[in-house]
Amino acid sequence: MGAKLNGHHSGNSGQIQIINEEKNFTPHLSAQIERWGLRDAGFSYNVVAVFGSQSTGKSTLLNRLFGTTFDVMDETKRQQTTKGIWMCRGMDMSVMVMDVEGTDGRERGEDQDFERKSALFSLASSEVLIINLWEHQVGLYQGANMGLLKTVFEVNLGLFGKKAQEGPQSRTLLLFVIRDHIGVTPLANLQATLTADLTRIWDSLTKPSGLAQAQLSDYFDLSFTALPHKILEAQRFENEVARLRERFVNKTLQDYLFKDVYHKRIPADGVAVYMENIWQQVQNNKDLDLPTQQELLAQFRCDEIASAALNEFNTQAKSQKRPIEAGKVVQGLGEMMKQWRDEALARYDRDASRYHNGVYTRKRLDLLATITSTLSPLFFGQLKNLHKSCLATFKASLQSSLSPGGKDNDFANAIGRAKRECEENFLAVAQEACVDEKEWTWEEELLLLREEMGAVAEVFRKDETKKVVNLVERSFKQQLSEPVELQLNKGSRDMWDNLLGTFKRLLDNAESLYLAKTKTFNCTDEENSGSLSAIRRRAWQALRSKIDEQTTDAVMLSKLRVHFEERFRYDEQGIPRVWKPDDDIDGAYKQAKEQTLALIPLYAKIAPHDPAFEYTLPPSPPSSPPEEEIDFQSSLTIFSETKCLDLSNRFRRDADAYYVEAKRSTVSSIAQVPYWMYGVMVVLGWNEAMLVLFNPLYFMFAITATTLAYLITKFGLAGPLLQVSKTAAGEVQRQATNRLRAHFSQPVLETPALSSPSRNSSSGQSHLGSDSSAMAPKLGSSYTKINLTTRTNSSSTSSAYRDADEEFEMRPVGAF
Ligand SMILES: Nc1nc2c(ncn2[C@@H]2O[C@H](COP(=O)(O)OP(=O)(O)OP(=O)(O)O)[C@@H](O)[C@H]2O)c(=O)[nH]1
Repeated sequence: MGAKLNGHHSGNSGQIQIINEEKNFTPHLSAQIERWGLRDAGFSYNVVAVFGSQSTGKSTLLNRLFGTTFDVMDETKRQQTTKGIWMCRGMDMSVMVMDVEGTDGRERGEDQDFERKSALFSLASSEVLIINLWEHQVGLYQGANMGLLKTVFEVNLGLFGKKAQEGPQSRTLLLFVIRDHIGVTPLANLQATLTADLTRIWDSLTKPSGLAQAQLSDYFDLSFTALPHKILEAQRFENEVARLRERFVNKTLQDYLFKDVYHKRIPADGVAVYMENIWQQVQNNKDLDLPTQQELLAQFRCDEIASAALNEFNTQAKSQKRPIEAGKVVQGLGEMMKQWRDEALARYDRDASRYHNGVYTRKRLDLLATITSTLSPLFFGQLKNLHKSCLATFKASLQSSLSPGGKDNDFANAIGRAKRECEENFLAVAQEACVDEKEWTWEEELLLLREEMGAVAEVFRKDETKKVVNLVERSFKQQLSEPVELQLNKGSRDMWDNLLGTFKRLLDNAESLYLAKTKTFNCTDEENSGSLSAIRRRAWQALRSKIDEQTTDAVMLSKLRVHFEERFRYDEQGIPRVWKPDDDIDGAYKQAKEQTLALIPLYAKIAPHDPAFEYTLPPSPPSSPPEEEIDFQSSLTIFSETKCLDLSNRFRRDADAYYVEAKRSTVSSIAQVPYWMYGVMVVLGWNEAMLVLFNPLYFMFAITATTLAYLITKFGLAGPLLQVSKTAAGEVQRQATNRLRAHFSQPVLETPALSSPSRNSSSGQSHLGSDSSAMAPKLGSSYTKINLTTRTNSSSTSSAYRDADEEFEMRPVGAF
């Protein structure tokens, strides 16, 4: 006997006590089957059990037939060997062999309970039931286990009754092995006796309703064989055993014993659970409903198999869960999901398909549903991430296409291409990931994506439209600037006609430019009319602000002054006037002033003389924001009446200053040398002039001085010479001052000189000085007046100063 495991014994050569003396089922059968290498055998295995009285050589027979290692009774002790039920794998055979405790064993006395239960258990799980009996037991009710057989038949009706009606699947082979057959009574006679006994027992059974006509042969096949005496006819015994063994092994034999029809259709990996369940039912004296048991087993095993398949599947699916939750688009997700799903199903199919078909199919559907529900978040997560990534790509693509130097500046083309690329990408990835086409759908996500792309395109279109409007506005402003300045500087009567004419022309150009640039934008009429209205409004505002810029107080006064000056200070030929005492300054002043003042009402309002040039800003469409509305009528007024009055007053003051200046210039032109003075000069200077003319020395001197003066003037040396002489004089004066200081600061040791150093008087010297005379009245433009004063000292004691003022008026550059 081998090791004991949880009250169960494990044999030396792989035998296991599946039910012990305490009638408990072993928990190690499953592991043992795995060790035997039969777990994955599917249906390719057989189960055989032996029944018979105690010590009738059952173990000996099994060991010889199947190469098992069941313990055999020691001849000297004659003691029961097999307790409970043992199981062993046949050597080199996929057979599970059960050695059942002998019936009518003296150890158990009259306890028939175990016999009944073990018979039930063996019948429920074995294909072939070997009934082992001595030849001399044939014909004896107890000795041939006929009592036990009656029990077997009874329980069989309960177990397989219904099934037998459906078909031959649950048949069991009863193999009678008659031991120590001497040969006096031929096997055929023994067989007939046994068959008659069995039929009698069967007939005596109280059958359940509906099975009254059931025959023994409906449930059992009977087979008989006899073995010679093991000791007396040892060789023949061995030969017959070998022949019997052959019937268990060789499938080609006519009388092959493990026919498929006897198989209980329990997959090998479920045998342990099945047997345990059967035993529990038997133990608890519950009705043993084998079909239910098989279904329960199928449920249990299918669940186990599905759970194992699901575990592996979950591990695989988990690997992609995190990246998808992190917002990534997993490339080849569909392929991976398919592979995980198919592997899990294949694994389930491989192990579970042998079980009850209904259960297997139902559980497969459950498994598939679980797999799908696990994959579903991955798929929908992938779709969401794909949606986001496609939208981002769409935006980026549009941005790069529409940027300066981008692939496509044509808006419609850019949008069309970006949309197409985006949808193609979405479809490719979504279809790849859609493993379950019945349950999953990506169409809704695509619709959402399309909607969002539309919204993005709309934003881009609006931006682009705004850009075009701004571009048109800029171009309009540039073109408008110069004509406005020109017309407003002119101040002519048809100033507004010309200005509005130009404005309308430029506005028409701007509108055409806008329409041309937005041709491919697919803007609605409403949008276009909104944009055009904005362009008109902005154009008007641009005109108005340009006019404002050109009519500020300072600019306006300047314009008025220029206008006035042109009429007052210049004559009809444009030559500056030099006022003479007899000129009609007052008349000219009045006329120029009135003409200039008449300009103010002209500038005060945008009002063309020709009504054809009138312009009215069309009303904005209702969609335009109300805050952008402008009051067109009031925008036509440039100056209010108060403003006009103010400008008039300010201009009048300036004009008055001009008038005063004109008057003053008349006075200064009067202040000149009287003509009689020239006569006096000629009379008084006659002698000196003659002296110079008739003295060769003086004459030469005069010619030399004149030539020098000419050269100095010609080459512009007057300035430098004056500067040199000034510096030299300054140096001489400084030296002299220093000497004098040095002289007077020392103690006087010598007699002071009688004569003081002669001093150069300023007589005979001439110096030039410049002075700035009073400036002309500041009138916005400055005038410089330079007075060149020459002072001459004559040799006479009386000095006369003659001032001659020459005025040079310079007109500043760009004053007008
Ligand atoms: N006469 C005879 N004796 C046999 C034969 N086969 C076995 N024996 C002997 O019968 C005795 C019992 O053999 P086992 O094989 O232990 O019998 P068993 O039915 O398994 O006994 P339990 O397990 O105790 O019920 C042994 O001493 C065997 O040598 C046979 O064919 N003829």
